[in-house]
Amino acid sequence: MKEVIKIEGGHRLNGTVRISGSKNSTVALIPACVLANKPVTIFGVPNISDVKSLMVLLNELGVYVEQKDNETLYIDPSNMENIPMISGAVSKLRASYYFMGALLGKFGHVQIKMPGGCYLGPRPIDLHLKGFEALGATVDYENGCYILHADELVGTNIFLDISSVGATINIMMAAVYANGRTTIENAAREPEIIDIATLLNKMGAKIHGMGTSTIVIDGVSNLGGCLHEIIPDRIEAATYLIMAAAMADDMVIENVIPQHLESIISKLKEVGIRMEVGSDFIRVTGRSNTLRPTEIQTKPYPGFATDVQQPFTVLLTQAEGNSVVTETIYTERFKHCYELNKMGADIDVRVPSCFINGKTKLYGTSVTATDLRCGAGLVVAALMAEGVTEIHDVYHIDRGYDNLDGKLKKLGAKLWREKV
Ligand SMILES: CC(=O)N[C@H]1[C@@H](OP(=O)(O)OP(=O)(O)OC[C@H]2O[C@@H](n3ccc(=O)[nH]c3=O)[C@H](O)[C@@H]2O)O[C@H](CO)[C@@H](O)[C@@H]1O
Ligand SMILES: C=C(OP(=O)(O)O)C(=O)O
Repeated sequence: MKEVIKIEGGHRLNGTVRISGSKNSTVALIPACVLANKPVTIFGVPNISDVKSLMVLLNELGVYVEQKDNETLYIDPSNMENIPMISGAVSKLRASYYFMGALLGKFGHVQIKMPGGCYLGPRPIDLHLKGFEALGATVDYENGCYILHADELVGTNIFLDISSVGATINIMMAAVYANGRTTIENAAREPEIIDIATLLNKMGAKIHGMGTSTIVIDGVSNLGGCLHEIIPDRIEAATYLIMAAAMADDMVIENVIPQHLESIISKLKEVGIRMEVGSDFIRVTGRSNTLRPTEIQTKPYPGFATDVQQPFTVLLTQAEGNSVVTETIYTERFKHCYELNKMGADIDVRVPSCFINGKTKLYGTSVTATDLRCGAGLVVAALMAEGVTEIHDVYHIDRGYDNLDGKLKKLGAKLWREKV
């Protein structure tokens, strides 16, 4: 049975919220663990459905997984089997594609279905596949499955046409056991990439340059176990910052790395949000009387993250004047705008931009989370709206927000779930 979230808008938010471990790190760290030949323990694992789907996939591969406590996963891949990954769990999330790099790196062979994840327009994986081919793998596609094979992977120079997060991580994972040196040029620089490379290095890999656009991987012959703490989720943190900007008098967002949020903090200040940035927390203390409109262009890190675009658009419906948001990563990532217009917003979508005519009052109605961050944006809108908003397809939101309901209730929001 499906669930809806119902939110009664208008309640002020105050207090402290603790940010969980990064979804986009976790979903790559878990597949990366299978490269080890000994147990790995990861701390700060968020309680989200993407992690549950990955645990199903690990079990199917014969990897021993134990949930030590709410946030700790013990993963022992010592006795795993390289079976075809064709179950339904593969298509529940985007990140199942990280098993391509991990299994190709470890066994020289992988058979896997197409990944799932949010539909944000076409999301090709050509750069991942070109990278695997450059390392010496053959790529075939049969009956809806990719079949990658290599008798030997050999280090080489790979230039990514686009600095893709997924391709950078996947190629890094395939290359850790390759013979010789692999260099990835125009690599993505997202903090999650540093997190994955850090885990791999703790396991015994030799990776340098992560966090820059040139990553160098010197192949090794064995990877052991390790302990690893996941970085805080900068997208979850940004979502709560936007909620605070919308509805808080005094709210503290703790367990954050403020450097990861610079583009967001700077935009929030520009539109008039008052905040104090600490070493591992950000405190929002209200806003100027009038919220200012702005222009945003999404960009790869350290630019303004596409994953924050949708919730930020919602805030801009409350700015006095016209804002323009341009998507340079996923040009079709605007489905939230049509849902927001049902709530009273005035947004004109002309791909690759949306034009937000503010300020408009928002009213509770029935809307649909068409994807994860659309869902997050609708939650922000519902918190501000007059009356009750009913958000459908909340499974998208549950892919990426740990204990959203509990965290919001603690801050003073009024929300509940109902079966439909
Ligand atoms: C699980 C995860 O970490 N997901 C994140 C990851 O997705 P993901 O890793 O899928 O995103 P990429 O960085 O790969 O995509 C960036 C751009 O490159 C294009 N592209 C990508 C690969 C490829 O082979 N060919 C190609 O053309 C994509 O269509 C997109 O336009 O980074 C995105 C961009 O920050 C985020 O929105 C997602 O939340
Ligand atoms: C697009 C996202 O996730 P995924 O790549 O897992 O679909 C996201 O986290 O906003």
